[in-house]
Amino acid sequence: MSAIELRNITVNIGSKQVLRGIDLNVDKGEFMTFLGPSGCGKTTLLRTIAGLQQANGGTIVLSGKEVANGDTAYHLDSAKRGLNLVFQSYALWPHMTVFDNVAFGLRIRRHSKSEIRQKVMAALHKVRIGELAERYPGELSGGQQQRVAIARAIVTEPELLLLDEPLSNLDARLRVEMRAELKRLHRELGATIIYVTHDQQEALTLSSRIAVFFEGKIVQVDRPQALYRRPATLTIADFFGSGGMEMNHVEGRIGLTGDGSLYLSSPVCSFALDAQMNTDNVTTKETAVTITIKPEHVRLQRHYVPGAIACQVDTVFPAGSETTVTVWAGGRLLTVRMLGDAEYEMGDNAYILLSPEHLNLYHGETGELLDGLCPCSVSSTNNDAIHYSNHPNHLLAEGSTP
Ligand SMILES: Nc1ncnc2c1ncn2[C@@H]1O[C@H](COP(=O)(O)OP(=O)(O)OP(=O)(O)O)[C@@H](O)[C@H]1O
Repeated sequence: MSAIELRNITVNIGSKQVLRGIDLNVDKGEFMTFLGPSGCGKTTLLRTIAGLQQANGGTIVLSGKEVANGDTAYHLDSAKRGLNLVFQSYALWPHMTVFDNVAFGLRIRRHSKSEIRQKVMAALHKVRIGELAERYPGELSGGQQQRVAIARAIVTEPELLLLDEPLSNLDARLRVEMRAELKRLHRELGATIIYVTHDQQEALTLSSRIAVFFEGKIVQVDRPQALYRRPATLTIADFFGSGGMEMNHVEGRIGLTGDGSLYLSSPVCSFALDAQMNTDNVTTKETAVTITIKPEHVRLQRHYVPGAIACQVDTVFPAGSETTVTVWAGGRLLTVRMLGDAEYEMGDNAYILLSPEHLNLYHGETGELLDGLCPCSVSSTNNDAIHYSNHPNHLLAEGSTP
């Protein structure tokens, strides 16, 4: 049974449709992250699951029980949904000690005094602040306050924990520390966690799966590595690349040679495509594509080897543990990232190697991943050719291309 089933959820706020038909299943015990740019509806969906926001359409089922139905205007009270929330602002009561802040939910549920003591101290130890029980929130650092907020959320042992950007008020060092803590907590608690963030690093580190949001819709749901390697659209790829410097784009065209074999040409290099395919439904029209490759998957080297592409170094950005280098290749500026120092200077002639398994091709008009093309090996016969073994016939099927 799924922990959460969302079917066609729509939410309007004022005249704006903030969520536009959300479908999602979250398995029991998953760490599911809602990731996307600011304003795309992540928090609204979290609040809708929590029961703090009413859905205008669709249904929410938690552990097999319907808790909201926008079509019949059914809405189960938030307190009866068996979940707890942690917000970005810690929302602690300043006049209560840490112990009392955490004990609050248990007192409302009328647990015995000894049970409350035992559960509160266990929760505080889980987030490693047992020694701070008698302090007031004003006497704690931001990181410690956030730990109190998490202890308060887990003390009632909810099946579902909803976390809305819980680390965004912490400094960089604390954030990394708290990420590790959250990962450990998730393992120990076994609860289902929904986590909202716009920080891709956080999402990739923590999640068992990530739901990517854009403009009120979920556009891809996948495991972190799969999402990172094969974003379903160019927009998602760019979001993961976080900015123009990060993700290399090269425009290209897929077409057919005179003998019916497929090729992909681009200003940087030409890719040969496997022609062992059924060409009956292939149009001879060319298809515009965008090739993406992440900077860490471009190798820069001094010497030519088969498959290498000549380039000239533009700028070197040393950053301690890694160095970013921009190079000109085929009239395009590409970004390369390498570990450690780079012994290059502006104007140096060099070569880049594009690791074929890390190239992704996107349809030039729709921006969708052409996932029938999985590059597999660099040709040894043609210096600039990369062969693809999978059959991309659906790419050029009649009617599917401009
Ligand atoms: N109470 C409200 N009144 C008016 N508009 C709202 C309200 N709450 C949310 N919105 C709008 O709904 C959209 C989605 O907001 P939401 O907070 O869900 O986005 P988000 O993805 O969580 O963004 P962020 O990462 O910035 O928190 C935004 O355009 C926002 O302006």
